[in-house]
Amino acid sequence: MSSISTGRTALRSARRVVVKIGTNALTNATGRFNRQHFDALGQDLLWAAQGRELLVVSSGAIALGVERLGLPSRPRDIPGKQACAAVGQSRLMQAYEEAFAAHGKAVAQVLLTHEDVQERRRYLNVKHTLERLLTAGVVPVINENDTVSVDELKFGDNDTLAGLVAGVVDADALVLLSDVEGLYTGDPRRDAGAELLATVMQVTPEVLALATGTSSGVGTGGMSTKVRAAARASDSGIHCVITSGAVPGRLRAVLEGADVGTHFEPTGSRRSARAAWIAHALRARGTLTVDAGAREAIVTGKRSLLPSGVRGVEGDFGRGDPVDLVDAAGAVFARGLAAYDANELRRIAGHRTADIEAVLGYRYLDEAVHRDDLAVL
Ligand SMILES: Nc1ncnc2c1ncn2[C@@H]1O[C@H](COP(=O)(O)OP(=O)(O)O)[C@@H](O)[C@H]1O
Ligand SMILES: N[C@@H](CCC(=O)OP(=O)(O)O)C(=O)O
Repeated sequence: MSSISTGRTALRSARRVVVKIGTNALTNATGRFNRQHFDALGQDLLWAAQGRELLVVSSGAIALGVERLGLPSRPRDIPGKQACAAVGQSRLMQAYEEAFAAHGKAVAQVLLTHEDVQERRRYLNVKHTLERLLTAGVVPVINENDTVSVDELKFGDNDTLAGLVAGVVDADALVLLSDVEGLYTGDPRRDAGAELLATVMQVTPEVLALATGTSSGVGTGGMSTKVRAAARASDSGIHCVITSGAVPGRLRAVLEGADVGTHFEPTGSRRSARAAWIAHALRARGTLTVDAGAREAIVTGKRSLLPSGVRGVEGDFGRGDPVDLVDAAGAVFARGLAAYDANELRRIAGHRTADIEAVLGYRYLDEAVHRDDLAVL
């Protein structure tokens, strides 16, 4: 963490930009759609779309549905939220359609669930559709497909979805617009003395601890999901800024390299599409604890994980399923696709490759996780 901004100028040359707009940036204190805010935001988005490829990840379907149905507050039950989202999503798209059509730009509705990106073929379909829309000069407006999303299929919040989209399209920048100026040392709604951080060099556990959930009543996830999304983006070499969508001109200022909001410096390098999919789209179904030598070989030597480096196996996963690799201290440092299922790995853990066949009676690969199937985090 530092208060000196070093890399903001790179934002000036960002050509492919994902902008996430939270419910809080679209609604007023009572959760009603704020037309004035939206119009101002629309101007910023139009400016951003000039000479850049713009993707918008927009929340607000539930809030607009609540308003349209005249409900006193946001339902707490899932079918209630889903019904509101179904009503509100078309109103949300109408607002974007009008804002962009006035300037001759087309928008496209893209609704996703987490399940849509778990399988590589479907992930590539999403990627190719988004690429084609961008080539055609269309602005994709993306939201979670709330009406079909139940827990296990869900992203759960649009910060996570926006982080994923930034990785899918290999964006140059991810801008998360909320109702706060950025990441503070504490929740500014609760702590009047909380201070804004201009720059985060690395998302450490201390930085994560500053961000808590939402206290707004309309948002989902709060600052904590934004900081996690920023961490993922910066890990993939993507600049990320969290700032206010309620203040006109902030998005523009970000893309002009001005010192607004909280800038997360990229910590990793740009990933291949396959590594990005493994790192960010997949949810691990198990954990492999590896020894220090294997960790070093994977992180520094870009090598595969051999069975001899596996010290422990947790979970019930099949062959080809995603697994997290953790070090002896339990820190996750890589994710990959297992070449053997959990039971097989338990049996060959600690054994030399040459012994796999003797232990199992057969052998698929020499590796527990092949390096082509590995993404270091
Ligand atoms: N450290 C922090 N810095 C800034 N905001 C924080 C922090 N911790 C929690 N928050 C809360 O996160 C909220 C933004 O998240 P959320 O309500 O989910 O908004 P959105 O609809 O924009 O996603 C802020 O209104 C603020 O109350
Ligand atoms: N998909 C939901 C929003 C979910 C969400 O993450 O909301 P927010 O925290 O306001 O960005 C909707 O359109 O209402």
